[in-house]
Amino acid sequence: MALHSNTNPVYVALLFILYYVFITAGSGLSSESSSGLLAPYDEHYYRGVRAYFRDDWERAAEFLEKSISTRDKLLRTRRKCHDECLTAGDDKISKLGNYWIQVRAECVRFCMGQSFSPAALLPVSSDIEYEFGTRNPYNYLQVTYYKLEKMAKAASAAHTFFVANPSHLEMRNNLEKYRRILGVKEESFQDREREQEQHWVSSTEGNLQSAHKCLYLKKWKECVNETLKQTEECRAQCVMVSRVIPEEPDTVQGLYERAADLSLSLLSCKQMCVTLVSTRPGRVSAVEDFLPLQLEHLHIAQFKAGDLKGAVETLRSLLLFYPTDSDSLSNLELYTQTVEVNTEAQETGPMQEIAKYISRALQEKRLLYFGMANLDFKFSDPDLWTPEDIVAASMGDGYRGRRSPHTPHEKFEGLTVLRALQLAQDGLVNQSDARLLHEIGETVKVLMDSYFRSHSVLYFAYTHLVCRSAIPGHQEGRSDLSHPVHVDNCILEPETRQCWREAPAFTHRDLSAVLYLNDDFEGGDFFFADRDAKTVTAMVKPKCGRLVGFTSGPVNPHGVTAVTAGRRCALALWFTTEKQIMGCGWKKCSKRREGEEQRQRKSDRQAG
Ligand SMILES: O=C(O)CCC(=O)C(=O)O
Ligand SMILES: [Fe+2]
Repeated sequence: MALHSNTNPVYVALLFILYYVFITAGSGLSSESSSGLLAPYDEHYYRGVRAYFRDDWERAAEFLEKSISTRDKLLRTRRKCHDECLTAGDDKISKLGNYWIQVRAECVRFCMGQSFSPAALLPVSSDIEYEFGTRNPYNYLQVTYYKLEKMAKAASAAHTFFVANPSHLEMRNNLEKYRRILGVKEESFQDREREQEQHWVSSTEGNLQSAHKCLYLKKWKECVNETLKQTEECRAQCVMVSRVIPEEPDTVQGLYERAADLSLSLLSCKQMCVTLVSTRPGRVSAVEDFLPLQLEHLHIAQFKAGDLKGAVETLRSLLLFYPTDSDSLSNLELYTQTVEVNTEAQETGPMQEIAKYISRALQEKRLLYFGMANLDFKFSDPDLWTPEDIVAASMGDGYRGRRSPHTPHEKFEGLTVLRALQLAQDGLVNQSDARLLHEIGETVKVLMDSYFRSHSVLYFAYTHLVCRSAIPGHQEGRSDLSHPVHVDNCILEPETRQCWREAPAFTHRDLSAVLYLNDDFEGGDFFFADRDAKTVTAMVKPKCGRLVGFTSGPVNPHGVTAVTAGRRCALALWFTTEKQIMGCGWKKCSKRREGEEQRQRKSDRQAG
């Protein structure tokens, strides 16, 4: 309806008035029930429409709103009664065939009768159903509120109507007017029926978010859940709807016939729900294969995000619809195989053991904090880790054990988080383990940031998982260290007690952290030392979940004693406040930092 027209010839509405006059005259219905029970919502609607055509805007608004809220209450009460009566008639199932259905209907009717008048429990006409289905009450309401100069309410009603009638040009123009000419705020354009169409919203967003895997996954899950919820809601409404008025009231039906009638109408009502839920508001035809389509999207999203178990589950649901679909069947085979390969790798490979350590560390999160409170953090301010190590760790498969770069008596295995994520992408490492590694890193970063209160933003400089294993038969008379005393961001020269901030040291590192993942090995203690690299100042015994954090500079020389038996695994992390370090390689960045490093060297010499 146009905003300024005075004649609003809507034929449906006229029909209502005639019908209303007929009905109220014939049945003596009254909207004000003396018993406090709610009147039929269609009755409010007729009154509202009648007031509308009399230009009685106050009353039109009052009754139209009442019709909407009473219908809403009716739907909610039906749902509540449906739930309350779920077990009613159970005892009759085996004895009397379909009789239970009547018992249940009686229960619902009684429950509904507590809030609604008997007339309100009668089914409404298909015209009224159509009116509310197309959201026409909001069309009346927007004009009504406009006339009452309640522009925000008018805008909301207009928008609600427009959502279900997107090709309604007149309403599009009205909305423009509300926006531009009448200056109504954006928040006012609210869809008052949004709750009913959540699955549509999710479905559209699911499409839009395909670029972002996690969100993508979340949205399709939401979307499927919402569709199932809406279908259930719709079916719950069937209990009373199924109680049709007999076409031939004189027919005296037997118990079984009545039960059979009820059960058939209940079933056909429930079956209609699939179509109703797949029909976009305001559209006539349903989207074909609505739920199967969502399941299709969901299993692909789950597969891409590494949730193979979820993908298999979803695909099995999809196969319930099309059990012989060849694409789904071959996808299922692929997913199941991948799950098996992953499980095998998990059961036999070293990754599985490491994953075990990590999840223990995470489960025992308490210990992480406990470790912190227990002086495992040392304040103050080096890695003699050569660039080749980094390259080897990040270029290799991460788990090809080789000799330690520090000692011939130990085997060394390393994996960067980035590499783990890449391997997971290729299906060589369990996705959830790789993600866990990444998540732990994030947790440690938060802890470090809050503990050291860095004034500038902290970035990851490098993170890797390192396992050092004693090589059996090579341990006799060992006097070397698993990791010699070093400083993480400069080259320590114990003889002169100098620390050179120059290549190949990682001069950009500001904070260091080591998260221990196990303690079932011998040796391998972490220790802080003096700049002479001899005098030990503090010792830390690795323990699953214990975190040691310290500033990466020359005040914190440290090392690791020899691992003489077993395998010692830890996640080492370095953080930087230099943003530009992110995304540029060692060579590129070293040039950029040269000037600053020379200055730093000079000042270190002076300090030394
Ligand atoms: O594993 C440890 O305890 C320390 C390792 C370390 O200091 C390093 O990698 O720079
Ligand atoms: Fe170190």
